[in-house]
Amino acid sequence: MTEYESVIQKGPATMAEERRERAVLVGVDRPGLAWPLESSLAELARLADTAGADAVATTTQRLESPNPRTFVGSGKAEEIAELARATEADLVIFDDELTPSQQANLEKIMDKSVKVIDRTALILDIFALHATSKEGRLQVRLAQNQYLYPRLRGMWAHLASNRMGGGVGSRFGEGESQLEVDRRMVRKRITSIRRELEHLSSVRSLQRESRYGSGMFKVALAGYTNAGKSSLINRLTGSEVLSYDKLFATLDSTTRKFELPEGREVTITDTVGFIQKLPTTLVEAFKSTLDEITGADLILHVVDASSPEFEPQIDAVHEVLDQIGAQKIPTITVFNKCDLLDADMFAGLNRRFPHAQFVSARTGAGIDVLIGAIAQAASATDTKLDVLIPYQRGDLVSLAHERCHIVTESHEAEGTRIQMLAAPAFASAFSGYLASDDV
Ligand SMILES: Nc1nc2c(ncn2[C@@H]2O[C@H](COP(=O)(O)OP(=O)(O)OP(=O)(O)O)[C@@H](O)[C@H]2O)c(=O)[nH]1
Ligand SMILES: [Mg+2]
Repeated sequence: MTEYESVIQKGPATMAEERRERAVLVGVDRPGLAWPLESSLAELARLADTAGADAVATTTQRLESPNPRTFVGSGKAEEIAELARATEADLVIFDDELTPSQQANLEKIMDKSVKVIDRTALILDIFALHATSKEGRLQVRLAQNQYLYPRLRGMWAHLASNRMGGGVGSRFGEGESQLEVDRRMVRKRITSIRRELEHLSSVRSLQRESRYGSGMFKVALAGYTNAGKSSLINRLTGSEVLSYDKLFATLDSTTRKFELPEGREVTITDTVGFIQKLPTTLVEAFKSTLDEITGADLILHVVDASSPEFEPQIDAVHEVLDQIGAQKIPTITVFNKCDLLDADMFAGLNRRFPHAQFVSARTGAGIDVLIGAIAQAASATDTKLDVLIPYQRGDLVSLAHERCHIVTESHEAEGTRIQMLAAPAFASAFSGYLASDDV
């Protein structure tokens, strides 16, 4: 196995299991940045921490546009190499995505023991660490291989110069042909992972249909990583989805049934969080997980109200929702962690976002009102029905109880008389038993 082969096989995930690494963070301040540089770097430090590296130094540069060779200016690159040496860093992490050649050029400038990675590689690393399901792991491997593919050449040049002290000899030629072989191999691997994922996703959508029946109202949680999506689904449904104070704690989606107070059941799905500068390879690779959001009838956009960056976070989430084609799905903005706000902040938010919900998954505050809002959304397209269901059609009575909102119910000689509100998908099931058209 070649050196980078082993990186693919083991996944960079081994990072956190071994000793913690030391990282120098690099940020570039450019005109018109949507996100304050300092908080973006603070987030990068949290990402590094989650992946198993401590930020030992941070350095920034103001640039009109990135340098095509080394991203930062060449003098700055030398300075970073010096900083990494002085702080005994193992890696340098750039807050923006580097092109393969920028990454390779930077690695040449750094000492040999220092790795250069970017935000995307770091996020891929965390995903690799946290993926548990077969589908999740395949999705991560797909994104890793797509990320790796254009970088193979840089890695070969790097390996060749390492082994031969920079000299170009016959073995470099071998490396070149080896590069072709490996490119083909990675391409083949990408194709086979894709095929496997397509299979899994079709199996999953079939299961979804048969488990819950089509037409059931589907709620999906979406939001910035660490906003409290998993905590909220736990609070709503009494389940125990893993939630903890790390970024991207959840990668696999979890669907739970949830009974509204009126008796109607809906499904609610927790899924992977978003982040600013979310790598497009990840969005593509996680398509089937994200389908849980695009297939929903209602999105609860969970926002960490206590984050100083909640506004750019909201924008970042909207961007991803647009990217995956979910922008038209009815959405309720849910400000979570309201227990951490003081009275003034709370009042200010309420004024600015009059249509939002304000909750605390931790204390339970506001949850009942939120449930009311979900119920209202679920019944928005309901039609009123008055039916008389013969006693031998117990299945229809169950359907009415589980999927519709019962207004009145009585037992008559010929059957069960129910007045109810039913979603269009279910109304047709009762068409043969209408007692009257008007309730
Ligand atoms: N104070 C407070 N903390 C909360 C609240 N809800 C969640 N948290 C904390 O916020 C952190 C993240 O919560 P999660 O539920 O894991 O967040 P998530 O959105 O599922 O995060 P990812 O799965 O990583 O995207 C955890 O430490 C929770 O305990 C809340 O209402 N109040
Ligand atoms: Mg979660």
